[in-house]
Amino acid sequence: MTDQTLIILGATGDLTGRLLLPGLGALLTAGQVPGLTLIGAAVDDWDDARWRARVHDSFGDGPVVAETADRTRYLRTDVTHADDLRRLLGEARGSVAIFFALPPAVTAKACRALLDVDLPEGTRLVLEKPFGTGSAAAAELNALLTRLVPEERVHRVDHFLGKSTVLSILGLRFANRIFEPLLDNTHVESVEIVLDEDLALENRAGYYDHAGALADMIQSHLLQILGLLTMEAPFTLEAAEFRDRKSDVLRATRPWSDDPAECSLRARYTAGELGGREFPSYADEPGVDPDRGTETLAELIVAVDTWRWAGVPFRLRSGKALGSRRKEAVITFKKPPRVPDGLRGCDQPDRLRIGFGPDRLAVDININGPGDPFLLDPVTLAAEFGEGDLPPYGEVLRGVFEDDPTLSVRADTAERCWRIVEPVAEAWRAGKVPLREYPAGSSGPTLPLP
Ligand SMILES: O=P(O)(O)OC[C@H]1O[C@@H](O)[C@H](O)[C@@H](O)[C@@H]1O
Repeated sequence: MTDQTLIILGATGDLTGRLLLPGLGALLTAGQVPGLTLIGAAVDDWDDARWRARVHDSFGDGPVVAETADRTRYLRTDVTHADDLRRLLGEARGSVAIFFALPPAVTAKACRALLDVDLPEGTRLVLEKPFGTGSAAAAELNALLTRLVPEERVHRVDHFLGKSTVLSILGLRFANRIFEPLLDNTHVESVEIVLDEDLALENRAGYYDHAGALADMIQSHLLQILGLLTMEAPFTLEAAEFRDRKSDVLRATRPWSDDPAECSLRARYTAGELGGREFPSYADEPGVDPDRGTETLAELIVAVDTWRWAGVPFRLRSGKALGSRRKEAVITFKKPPRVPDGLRGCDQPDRLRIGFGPDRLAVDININGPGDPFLLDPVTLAAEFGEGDLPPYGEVLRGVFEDDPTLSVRADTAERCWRIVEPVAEAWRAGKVPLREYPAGSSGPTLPLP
């Protein structure tokens, strides 16, 4: 690999500290990017020493990471000014990647400023979700990006597409004979993709209060997982093929009903207790504008209008400050067509449950358990896929440094995912779906499946 430079715009922010630097540290420790030059940039009045301390803290111990952390520089930067960006690039060596760890509006301004800068050949641009604020803004940003670098060098990060999760789902489906033939509307009753968190706002009001659960989780992560679960088998895992197959099914995805009140739910948490801690109401969290009506829990039922999936409801759900953590896709199968008279007690449908981070698999079935041989018992067969060798941000960054866009969300797909949720977001803004409430620590409301 040639010399690499990673420039992080938004180096003092939460994302950089919480996810990006630890992911990078793991990648460096694995010896993947020897001699990396790391440059932190943000508008805050930090100096090299303060930035290096942050990098050291996130990287932990080890000679390889220490070498990068000792050399890294911090440059106070207005990312919307071409002169400042030019100065940053002057510090770079070899092949450059620019990571925009910034809110969407600032990212767009920074990209506009880059139009006046000569980017070194091979520069990669790495953008965080949410990508734009809607399909029109995403299309505008995409048009701007193609004026800067070719599409293959734009990495739209979705850390749920870390390699281990992607490969677990594709391996389960396409490297086995057992499940894939059953994954269609003949056998599947419904699918749920759920990301319930027991964390509340975590001091992220500045970002979250403008995003809400629909944009923060459903438009991005959950639709990507839906793409992996419903796509047809790719011929190879090369970026173009893999992304084409994912895009095919997302083009066929739409809200279940024309009436968003029937297929979507929005709610926000009120005060409550969670894990022995008292949580304030979302509306009273510092930095929140209660009148904005931001949802902390969103549910959307979608249809995937392909021959294979037509008629199967997919529930996408994510919420914060819920009583228990749940991060999984659950495929519920139709009941067997006929159970012989005399076999009793198999009311529970079969389920395939795929857990994310750590990736695991469970199959709920009915079998003859101990005791009465005519009485069926629900049993769970479970296995761990094991950890990926890198955390998701490490995997995503590896794709960037290796110039491999497989895990990146392609321009058309990012726009498409906005178009899927937009009718719902519009109905919410127009007050057509009430904002419900749930106490922090409860299980939150849910929609009945059609
Ligand atoms: O489950 P993980 O990997 O922590 O990801 C969940 C997080 O994903 C982020 O992308 C969202 O912005 C957060 O709100 C959310 O908490």
